[in-house]
Amino acid sequence: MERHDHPLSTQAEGRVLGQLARPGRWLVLPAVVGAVLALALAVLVTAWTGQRNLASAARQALQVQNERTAELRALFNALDQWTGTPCTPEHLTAMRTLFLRIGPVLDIAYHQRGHMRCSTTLGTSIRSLPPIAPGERRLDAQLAIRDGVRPSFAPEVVTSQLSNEHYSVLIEGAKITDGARRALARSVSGGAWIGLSWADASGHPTDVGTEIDAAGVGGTVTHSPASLRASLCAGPDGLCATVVEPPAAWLGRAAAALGAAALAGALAAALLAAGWRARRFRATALDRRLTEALRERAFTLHYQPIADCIDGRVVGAEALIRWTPRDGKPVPPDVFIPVIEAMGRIGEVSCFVVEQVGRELGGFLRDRPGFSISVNVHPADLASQTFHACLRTCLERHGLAPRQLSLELTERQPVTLDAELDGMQRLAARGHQFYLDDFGTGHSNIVRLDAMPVHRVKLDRHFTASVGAAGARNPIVESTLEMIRETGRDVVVEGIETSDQASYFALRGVRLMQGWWIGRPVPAAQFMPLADRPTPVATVPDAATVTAATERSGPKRRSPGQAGRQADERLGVTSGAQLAAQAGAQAGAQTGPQTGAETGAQADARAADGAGCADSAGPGGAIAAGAHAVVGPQT
Ligand SMILES: Nc1nc2c(ncn2[C@@H]2O[C@H](COP(=O)(O)O[C@H]3[C@@H](O)[C@H](n4cnc5c(=O)[nH]c(N)nc54)O[C@@H]3COP(=O)(O)O)[C@@H](O)[C@H]2O)c(=O)[nH]1
Repeated sequence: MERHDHPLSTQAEGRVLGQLARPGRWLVLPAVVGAVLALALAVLVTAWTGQRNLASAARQALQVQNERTAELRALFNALDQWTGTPCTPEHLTAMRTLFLRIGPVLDIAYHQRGHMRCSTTLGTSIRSLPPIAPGERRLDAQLAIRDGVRPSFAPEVVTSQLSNEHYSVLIEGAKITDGARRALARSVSGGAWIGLSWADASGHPTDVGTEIDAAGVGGTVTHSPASLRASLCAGPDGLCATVVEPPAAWLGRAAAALGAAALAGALAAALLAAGWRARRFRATALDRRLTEALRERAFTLHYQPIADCIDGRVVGAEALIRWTPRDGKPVPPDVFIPVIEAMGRIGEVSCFVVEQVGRELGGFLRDRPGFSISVNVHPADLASQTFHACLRTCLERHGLAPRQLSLELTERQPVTLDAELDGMQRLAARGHQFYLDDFGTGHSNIVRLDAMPVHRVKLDRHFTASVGAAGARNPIVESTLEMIRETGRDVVVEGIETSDQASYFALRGVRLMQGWWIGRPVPAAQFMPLADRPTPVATVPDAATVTAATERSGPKRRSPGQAGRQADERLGVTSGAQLAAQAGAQAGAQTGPQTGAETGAQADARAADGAGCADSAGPGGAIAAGAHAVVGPQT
């Protein structure tokens, strides 16, 4: 494609601008997008942050608690260091020193043969605490824990007791974990609860019934299924931390997240709307410039050759519109055509193109009855009496046959309405031929194709771009070619940029090709002389390869060779053999009957350099005859 140095240079943008030209269409979009974004964001944020916060609080709780038990172990180790006589004033002093060092400890007692002998608070005047009962939870071989102990010196207080063989330590809180829990409560977000407990045999928390909330208040949590909950059991003592966020708490967070997301959504919507307004403004500006261009008929046409790459003759061309506004920067048709379509004025463009083809190439076409120019049309044109009249006028004014003005419909804009199909049938009945453009990119399928009077199918250039080296196979391309042929239509391959691509398709029985390798779109004055010159011909290898390729492509309604010959007949194109014969017969005389301005010398030259395909009626025929020289692309 020619390079257009213009900011509006993509087809997608063209389509967007086209849609923008339909007022109000996009106003709904920002609102819907904003709302959906807000909702999705709120749900995601709530669930994600909820689980994340709970897990992080549980992890923290475990860490604090494990540090606490490690401190208590260290206390027992220090107590076990005493080697003097137990319960002496020195021993009590040593015990009291340690007692004062550790915050949550309420008392340290010394036991002998299961009975308490002295303690830091009671001294040696002991009324014994119950001995360590079997079945108490053991942290390890040395340490055991009892929760819910009421010391004799303060029976109103419920404590936990940790003990080893000789010492017991009373710790504040009904459970050993209470202190840590209370310390941790602050780290849990409002409404959530944190519980610390020992793991059961299966490694799950034994209970989370008594909890401490964020305010440090104890209570019992009702674990509804709607609660968010995270449990973590880890550490040397088999401790578990469970954090629970009741529905009321996480719903509160969800509401907050929804608020934030609504704000973000509103912002996104505002940005989208602002973008829309800016684009709308540009679209309007483009609308205005196009309205002016339409009034002034400020468009031009370029013609891109369609050639028979087996025998190197131009058999037709596609008319392609061009627009260079006053600022001198060309705007590509795939940008401005969608806008014109959205403005509802594509009919004017189609009619302009038809008239312009007549004006520029009327005489040229009259002299070459087999030559055909294809014009891009919109489905709406098919049902338009104005367009029908426009075609009729052009043919009458310039003395052309309907088949010299072919009509290209793109697969991306399917013919859907009865009136359009009906118009298409009438135009076909009159003698116009239809190309289905961009095949393989849009809405057509083979069934739809069969229902339409389409004569030729143009294989989209994306397929062409996917083939390269002559020997390589592309099954998708091959099956698409096969499908088209099954319908009995001829194939024109678009976007041929290299001789390898041309050879690839020639090998698969394709004759008609279009693309830069054959010729770029050029104005009429440049196109006419080029149209009568030989084009590059595809190089094909030996007969065996061709035969194998043909066999691989399987049974068809018609053979590619037949298709090629029939295409020739319809196009009124003579074969290379005929040309050579004509050249001999009419040496020096002007024109063979179908190639108009081609001179005998040219035909001679072609015949001489083997342009071979003198008898190239298809892959099984002339291609098999041997390799052709490849002529470089036209410049
Ligand atoms: N309704 C109308 N649509 C029109 C008209 N004129 C053009 N168009 C459509 O605009 C699209 C872009 O066309 P354009 O920029 O002119 O590009 C054409 C060729 O230049 C390009 N091309 C041709 N050969 C090659 C190639 O080898 N490589 C390559 N990368 N590009 C190449 O392809 C375009 C023609 O394609 P197609 O139409 O699909 O046959 C395009 O969709 C036009 O249809 C108009 O008057 N009316």
